[in-house]
Amino acid sequence: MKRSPAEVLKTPKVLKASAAPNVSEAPPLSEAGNSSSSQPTVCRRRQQHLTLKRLILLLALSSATVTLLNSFYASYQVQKEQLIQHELDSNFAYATKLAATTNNFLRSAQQQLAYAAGELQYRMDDHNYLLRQADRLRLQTDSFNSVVITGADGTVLATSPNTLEIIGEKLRSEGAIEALKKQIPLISAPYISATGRLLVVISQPLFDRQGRYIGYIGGSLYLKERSILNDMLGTHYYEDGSYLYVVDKNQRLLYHPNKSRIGDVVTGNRVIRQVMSGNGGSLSVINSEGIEMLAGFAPVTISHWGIIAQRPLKATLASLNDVVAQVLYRSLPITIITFFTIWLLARMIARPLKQLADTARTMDQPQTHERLHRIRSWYFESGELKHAMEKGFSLLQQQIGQLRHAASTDPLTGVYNRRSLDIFLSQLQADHTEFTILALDIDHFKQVNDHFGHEAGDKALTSLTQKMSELSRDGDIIARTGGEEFVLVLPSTTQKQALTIAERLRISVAQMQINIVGSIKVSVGIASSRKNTYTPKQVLKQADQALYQAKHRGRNRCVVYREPSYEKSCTTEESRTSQAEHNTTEEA
Ligand SMILES: Nc1nc2c(ncn2[C@@H]2O[C@H](COP(=O)(O)OP(=O)(O)OP(=O)(O)O)[C@@H](O)[C@H]2O)c(=O)[nH]1
Repeated sequence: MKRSPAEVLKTPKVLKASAAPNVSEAPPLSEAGNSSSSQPTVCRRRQQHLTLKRLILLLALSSATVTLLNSFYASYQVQKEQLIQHELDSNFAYATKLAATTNNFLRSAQQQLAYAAGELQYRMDDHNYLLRQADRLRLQTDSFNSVVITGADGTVLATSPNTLEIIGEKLRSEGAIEALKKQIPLISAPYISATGRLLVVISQPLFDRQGRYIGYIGGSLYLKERSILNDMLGTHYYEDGSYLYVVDKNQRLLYHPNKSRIGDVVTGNRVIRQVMSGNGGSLSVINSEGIEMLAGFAPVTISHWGIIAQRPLKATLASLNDVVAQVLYRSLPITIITFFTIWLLARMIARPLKQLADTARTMDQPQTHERLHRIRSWYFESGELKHAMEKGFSLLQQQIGQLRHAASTDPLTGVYNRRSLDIFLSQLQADHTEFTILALDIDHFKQVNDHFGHEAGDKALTSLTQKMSELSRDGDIIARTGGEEFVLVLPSTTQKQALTIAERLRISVAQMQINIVGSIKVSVGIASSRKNTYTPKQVLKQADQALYQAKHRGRNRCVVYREPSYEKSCTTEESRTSQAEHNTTEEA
C-alpha cells in the first residue's frame, strides 16, 4: 500500500510541514535514560520487585497477621489467666470443704470418746464392759481402726479388735505418753504404735468420781491402711495428676496418694507454711517433682492440720489448646476472606498507578494518549497523577513535534531538508514505488544576492518553494538540498510526465514577480528510478548530472538524464525542451 509523504514523514504537505520525519529510531525516553550506566539498571530491577501492589499487600497482610496473632495471644492469655484463677478458686473451695468435713469428723470422734469416757468412769474394773465399750466405739460408727482403754500408768485394759494382744502391756508410744502426761482431750501427732503401725490417736482422759485421773480411751486412725480418713480423702483422687494431701502441725504428711510418703516431713513448701499459719487460700507452686501445681489449701482448725488440693498447671491448660485450635478453625473462613479482600483492594489501588507507570515509559509515542485516557483512575491521587501526565504528555508531544519539525525541515523555506529527503526516498524504494526527481537550481543566484542583498535573496528562495508547492500534488515532496538547490520528488510519475511538470514549473517561476528581485530563472535536471532499476542515491546523482547539463547548455532549461548509450534520444528530448525554454523566454 502506498503512503503519502505526510504519512512517511509524519507531516503534512511540504510547506505546511509541522512535524518531523519519523524519528522512531531514537530510543524511548526511559531507555535513553538507562543506557549510561549499569547502576540504575540494577536499581530498576530491584524496584520492579518492589511494586506498589506488593508493598500494599506486605503492609496490609503483615498488619492483619500481627493483629490476628495479637488478638489470639491476648485471648489466649486472658483465657489462660481465667482458667488458672478458676482452678485456684476450685481447689481452694475443695480444700475448704474437705477441711470442714475433716473438722466435723474429728469433733464427732472426740464427742463419741467423751461420751464413752463418761460411761467408763463407773466401771473401770469391769473388764468385759471395757471390751464391749471398745468394740462398740470401733464398730458402731467405723470412725476408728482400733480403740484402746488404758489405766493411769498406761497399762492396756481393753482393746478392739481383741486381736491386738497388747492387754496388760504398758504403752510407751509417743501418743500414749503425751495422753498420759497431758491428761486432756488430744489428737496426737503421727507415730509408730506398739503394733508397728503409723497412726494418729484421738484420745479422751478418764477421771473417777473424785476427779482423779484413771487413764484414757483412745481411738486410732491408721495412716497407711484403710481408714475413715483415707476413705474420706482418697475418693477424690483424679487421674490427670490432681491430688490432695494432708499435713499435721509438724508439717508431717498424714495423707498422700503416694503412701510411701506418708509420715515424711515436708519443708520449704510455701503452701504448707501458709496453711500452718491458719490461713486458707490458693497459690501456684512447684511440687517436689518439679511440676507446677495450682494449689488450694485450708486449715483443719480442731487438729491444726492442713489440707491441700492441687492440680498440675499443664492439665488445667490442656483444654485451652483445644479451645485455641477451635478458635483458629472457626476463624479460618473469615481470615481467608479478609486476606482475599486485602489482595483485591491492593490490586485495585495499585492497578491505575501501575498502568500510569507503564504508560510513562512510552510517553514519546503518540498512541500513549489513548492508553492514558483509558486508564481508570478511580481515586483522588491516581486521578491527579493521570491529569498531570495527560498535561505533560500534551506538552511533550508538542515539543517532540516542534523538535521533529526543526530536525526535518529547512528553517528558511519550511520545506524538508536533506535528511528527510533521504528517509522519504528510502521509503519509496522499500514500497517499490517508481519515482522521478526534479533537481532545481536558481540561475545566477549569486548575482541576485550581490545586486539586491541577502534578504532579497532569501525572499527569492521562499517564493520559489511556494511556487513549487503550488504546482506539486499531494504526495510530492519538496526538499532543499543546498543553498539555492531544491529537489522535487514525484512518486509514481514517469520521466515524460515529469518533464511536462518541470517545464510548467520552470515557466511559472520565470513568470513570477518577486519583490525587489524581480524575476528569477531556474535550471532543472530530471532523472527517474525507472521501475526501481536505480537506487535513490543514483537517481539523485543522475538528476544532478542532468542539472549540470542544463547549466552547461545555457541555463533556464530542463534536461532529462539519459544513459550515455542513449545519447541520441537524449539530444532529441533536450532540443524540444530548449525550444520550449526559448519560447518562454520570449514571452517573458
Ligand atoms: N540569500 C541567500 N543566498 C544564499 C543562501 N544559500 C546560498 N546562497 C547563495 O547562493 C549563491 C550560489 O552561487 P553559485 O553557487 O555561484 O551559483 P549561481 O550564482 O546561482 O550560478 P549558477 O548556479 O551557476 O547559475 C551564493 O552566492 C550563496 O551565497 C541563502 O540561504 N540565502
